[in-house]
Amino acid sequence: MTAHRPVPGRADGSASFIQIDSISFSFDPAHLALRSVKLSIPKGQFVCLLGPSGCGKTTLLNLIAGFLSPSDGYIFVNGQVIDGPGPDRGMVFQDYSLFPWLTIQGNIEFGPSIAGLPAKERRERAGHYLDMVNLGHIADRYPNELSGGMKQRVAIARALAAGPKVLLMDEPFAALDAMTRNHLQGELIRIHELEQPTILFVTHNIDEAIRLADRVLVMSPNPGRVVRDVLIDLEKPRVRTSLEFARLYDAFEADIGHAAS
Ligand SMILES: Nc1ncnc2c1ncn2[C@@H]1O[C@H](COP(=O)(O)OP(=O)(O)OP(=O)(O)O)[C@@H](O)[C@H]1O
Repeated sequence: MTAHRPVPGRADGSASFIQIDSISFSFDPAHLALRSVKLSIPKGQFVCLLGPSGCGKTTLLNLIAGFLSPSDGYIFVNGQVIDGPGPDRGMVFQDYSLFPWLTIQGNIEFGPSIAGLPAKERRERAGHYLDMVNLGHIADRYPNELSGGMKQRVAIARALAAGPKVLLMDEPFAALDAMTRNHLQGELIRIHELEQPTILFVTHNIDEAIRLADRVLVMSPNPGRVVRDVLIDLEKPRVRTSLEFARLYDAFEADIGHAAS
C-alpha cells in the first residue's frame, strides 16, 4: 500500500500527464491481476482500454481513480502521486450510479457543492453541463424518470461538473441499445473536443474503441498487461466503412483473439 512505502515526489521528466510507473496489483497472492504496467499518457488524450474479460481493465481504472493502491509501483497524475480518490479524477460507471433521491440538477450540483462552490455558481455550472448533454429541459426530473441513455448523459455531466482533469469511464455505454450507444459516442467525441479532458475509457467493443480513441491499449490476462499500444491518427468522426477502419478492426480482433487464447 502506498502509505507504507516511501513515495517519490514527482514523476521524472516527460510531458506525460498520467504516468504509470511499473505498477503491479494482486487481489490474492497467487494471481497477479496486473503485472508491471508502464504507461505515459499526455494531457487531453482519449485512451481506450480494450481486451478480453479478466485482463485487468477495471482494475487499472480503479488504481488510477485511487480506489485501489498498487502492490508495486506508482501512478502520477499531473506530477502528483495518487494515494486515494480526488476531484481531479471523475468516474463514470456502466450502471450510471446516480443518486435516486436527488433531481438531475441536484445530481450534477453534487460535486460542486462538495467542493464548496456557492449556490449561484453551482447552478450555472450544472446548467452549462446539462446543456452540453442536451438535457437542460429535464433538470427537475428524478433519475427513475429517465431512459438509460439519458441517465448516462446525466452521469457524464455530473462527472464533468466536478471539474476533473481526468475522466475514467468503465464501459459506460455497454448497457445501452446500439442506436443510443452510437448517439452517445458522438456526444462524447464532441464533449472531448470542447473540454479536452484526458479520458481513459474501458470497452470490450472494438468498433467503439476505433470510433472514439486517439490511442488504444490492448490488454491481455494472466497476468494482466498491455500487449499493444496503437495511436489512431484518423480524423473524427470516423467512417466505419473506410478501409483504415476495417484494417484496424481486423488487427485488434486478432490481438484480442491471441490475448484471450
Ligand atoms: N474484487 C476482486 N477480488 C478478487 N479478484 C478480483 C476482484 N476484482 C477482479 N478480480 C480479478 O482480477 C482480474 C482482473 O479483473 P478486472 O475486473 O480488472 O478485469 P476486466 O478486464 O475489467 O474484466 P471485465 O471486462 O470482465 O470487466 C480478474 O482475474 C478478476 O477475476
